[in-house]
Amino acid sequence: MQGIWTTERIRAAEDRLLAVTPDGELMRRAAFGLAVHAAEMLAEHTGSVSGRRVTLLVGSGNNGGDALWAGAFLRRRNVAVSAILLKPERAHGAGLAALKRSGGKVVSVEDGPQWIRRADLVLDGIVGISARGPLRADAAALLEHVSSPVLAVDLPSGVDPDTGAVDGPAVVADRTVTFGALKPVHALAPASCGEIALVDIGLSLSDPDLRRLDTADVAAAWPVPGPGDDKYSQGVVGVAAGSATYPGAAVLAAGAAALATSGLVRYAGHAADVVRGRWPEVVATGSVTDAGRVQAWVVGPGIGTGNEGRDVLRFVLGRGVPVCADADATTIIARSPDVLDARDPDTPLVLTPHAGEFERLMGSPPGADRVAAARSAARKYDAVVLLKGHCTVVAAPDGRALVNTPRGSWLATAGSGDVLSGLVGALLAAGLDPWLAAGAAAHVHSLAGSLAADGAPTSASGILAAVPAALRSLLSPAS
Ligand SMILES: NC(=O)C1=CN([C@@H]2O[C@H](COP(=O)(O)OP(=O)(O)OC[C@H]3O[C@@H](n4cnc5c(N)ncnc54)[C@H](O)[C@@H]3O)[C@@H](O)[C@H]2O)[C@@H](O)CC1
Ligand SMILES: [K+]
Repeated sequence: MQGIWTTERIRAAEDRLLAVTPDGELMRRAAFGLAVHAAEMLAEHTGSVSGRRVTLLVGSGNNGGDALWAGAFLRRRNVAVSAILLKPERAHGAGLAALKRSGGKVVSVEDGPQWIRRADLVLDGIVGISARGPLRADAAALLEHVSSPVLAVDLPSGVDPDTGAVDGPAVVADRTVTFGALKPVHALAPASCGEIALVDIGLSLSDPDLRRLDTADVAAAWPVPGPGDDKYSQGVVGVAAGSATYPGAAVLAAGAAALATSGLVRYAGHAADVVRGRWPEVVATGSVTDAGRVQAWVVGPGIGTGNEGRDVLRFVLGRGVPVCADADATTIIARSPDVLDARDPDTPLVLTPHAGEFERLMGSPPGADRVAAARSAARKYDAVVLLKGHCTVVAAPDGRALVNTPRGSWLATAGSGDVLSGLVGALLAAGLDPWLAAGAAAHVHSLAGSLAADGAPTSASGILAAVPAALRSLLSPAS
C-alpha cells in the first residue's frame, strides 16, 4: 500500500530531519532529483539536454528555492536557465545566489512571457506545501504563455496540497516531482499532477493519513480458489436490484458479482427472468424472502425508493451478513434512517454514494475535502463509505481512508455504479474486510474501465465485459 501524508505531518517530519542535517542539504537533495527529471523531460521532448532552454517560475518560499537550485544543477549540463522571480525581494537567497553563480539569468515578471514562450520546459516553483488558495493574478497571467511541457516542483501550484481541490487558476503539469512522501494532492488531483515521481530525501514517516492500493495489494486481497474450494466456500452473494421495467441494473450488478469471484450468485427481484436469460449461472428468484442463504447482500440499484424498496432493504439489513447498499438504497437510508434499525448489530455496511446521494445522506455536499467528507459519513453511519467521483475515496468508521486514482474518466457512464456494487458484494461474500473490499473493487472497476475504453468511450456493459481481463492482468500478470 502506498502511504500518503498530510502537509502538516510532512512538515513535522521535515523539521525532525532538518534538525539533524547540515544547512541546505535537504533542499539540494530535492533539487538534484528535480534537475535529473527536468533533464529527462528535455531529452524526451526535444531529443537533447545541452543547449535547451528552461524557464523557472519562482515564488517566495522554499518551493521556489528548489527550482532555483535545480536551475543551477541544470546549468552544469549546459542548459540555458532563466528564472522569473514573482517576488524578487523574497526569493530564496541561497538558491538565487547559486543560480546566478552558475550563469543562470534572472528576468523580470514583465519580461517573463517571452522567456516562457521560448522555453523547452517550464518549472513550476511558485508554491509548494505551504500554499493556500488558487494562484494569484501575476502567476496566473504568466501561465497563459506556457506552451512547453511543465514540471511541477513538489505539487502543481494553485491546487490545494491537502485536498487536491482546484478552485481558481492552477498549474496543469506533465510531471510532478515530489519529495520525501506523497501528499494528498498527488492521489486526489491526477489531472493536475500528470506523471508523479517521488524523490527520496530521507524523510521518516509511518502510519499514513491516507492510502492508495497498488496492484500487488489488490492481487493479494482478491479471492483465488484453492483445490479444496467449492462454490459455497468462495462466498455466496445475493443481489437485490433492478425491476421489471428497469432490469439493466440487475443484469449489470449480478453479472459483475458473477465475474468477480468463483462464488455463487443469487438474484432476488422482479428482473429474475432477464437476469437468468443473461446469466444462466445466477440462481434467480422473485423475492429476497425466498432467495436462500447468502454471505453478503448487494442491495439498491434500480429497486426504487418506495415501500417495496424499503422492505427489501430492511430485510437484507436484518440477515446478519455484510451489505453493500447502493443507489436507491442510499436514498432510502437518507430519507428514512429508521430502516437502519433493522440492521443487526455488527453487520458490516458499505455505502456507495455519488455526490448527490452523499448530500442526501449528510445534508450537505462533500465539499472540497472529500476525504474528510467520506470519513464523517463513515462515522455517522458506522459504515464503510465509498464516495464516488473522479477519484474514489473509501473511508471506514475507524478513520482508515484510501483513494483510488483513476486512469482517465471513462467510468462516468450510466450503469457503471451497478458494476461496482456487484464487485463489492462479491468481495464481501468472500469475507474481505469491508474497507479493503470496497477499495479493491474500486481498483478493479477503474482498471476494467480503462481496458474497456482504451482511449474511446465505453459503456457499463463494456466495463463489465472487461472485468475478467482486468482480473487476469492483476492475478496472472505474466500471461
Ligand atoms: N522544509 C524542507 O526541508 C524542504 C522543503 N522543500 C520545499 O519547500 C516547500 C515548502 O516551502 P515553504 O514552506 O517555504 O512554502 P512554499 O514554497 O510552499 O510557499 C509558501 C510561500 O508562498 C506564499 N503563498 C502561499 N499561497 C500562495 C498563493 N496561492 N499564491 C502565491 N503565493 C502564495 C506564502 O506567502 C509563502 O511565502 C516544499 O513544497 C518543497 O518544495 C524541499 O526543498 C525539501 C526540503
Ligand atoms: K509548485
